[in-house]
Amino acid sequence: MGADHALLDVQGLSRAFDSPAGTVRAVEDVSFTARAGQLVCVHGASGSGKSTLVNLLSGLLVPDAGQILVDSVSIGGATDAERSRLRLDTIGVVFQDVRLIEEFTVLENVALPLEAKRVRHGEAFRRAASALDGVGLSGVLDRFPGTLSGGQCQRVGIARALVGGQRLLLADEPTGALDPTTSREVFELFRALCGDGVLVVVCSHDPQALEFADVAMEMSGGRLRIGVAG
Ligand SMILES: Nc1ncnc2c1ncn2[C@@H]1O[C@H](COP(=O)(O)OP(=O)(O)OP(=O)(O)O)[C@@H](O)[C@H]1O
Repeated sequence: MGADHALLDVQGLSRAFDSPAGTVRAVEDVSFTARAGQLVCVHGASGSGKSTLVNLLSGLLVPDAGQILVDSVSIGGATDAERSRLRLDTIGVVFQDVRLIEEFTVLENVALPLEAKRVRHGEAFRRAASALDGVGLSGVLDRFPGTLSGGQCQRVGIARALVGGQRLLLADEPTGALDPTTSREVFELFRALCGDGVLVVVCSHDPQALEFADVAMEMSGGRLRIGVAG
């Protein structure tokens, strides 16, 4: 595959929900492609469909129509087990709420997805330490999540999302609980990850996200408008 090969290829993606007020078209006929090393920002008002888009792209939600190819593999055609495997190997996801296990150390939290892949204990810890080094947290491996700042917790979540060697990182409001300075540091980290060849797709209200994006997309009423950031 050439360098211009789309790591993410989304075509005609739609998902509606039934509600007492009628059908809500949360994501409607969304198409775009993105390459490894890009930072793509999807912004839009509350209720515009950003979280539904992330849930579709990560395979957590099944579309009504359309196709998602991640590195040429169709998520739509995958079984539940195959979609879980894709999240362990190819697609990392982070949310505003990091949900670390409080009883586990930082290192143990990040090693956990590798244990699910049956990677041997020592190797899982070695890779987890390397992932934590990659997000600037090599000094807190033995700490417990309750002793970390919000920004550090989000970094642990990012290390955990990428510890399996995932090349696509989906982030749903990753800085929603952080102050502007800490948010900026998270976006700087996303940029550094892009430099390592990760494709980062950030859905965010945060206007700072646009400063860091290669591609900016605006979501409104489930539809996507694509522009070039900068
Ligand atoms: N499970 C569901 N059942 C019914 N309606 C839903 C469901 N999930 C989302 N919706 C509706 O779909 C629309 C898009 O919601 P979504 O959460 O994707 O938007 P959002 O842009 O992420 O908003 P926010 O920034 O507030 O999280 C909204 O009208 C929402 O109420």
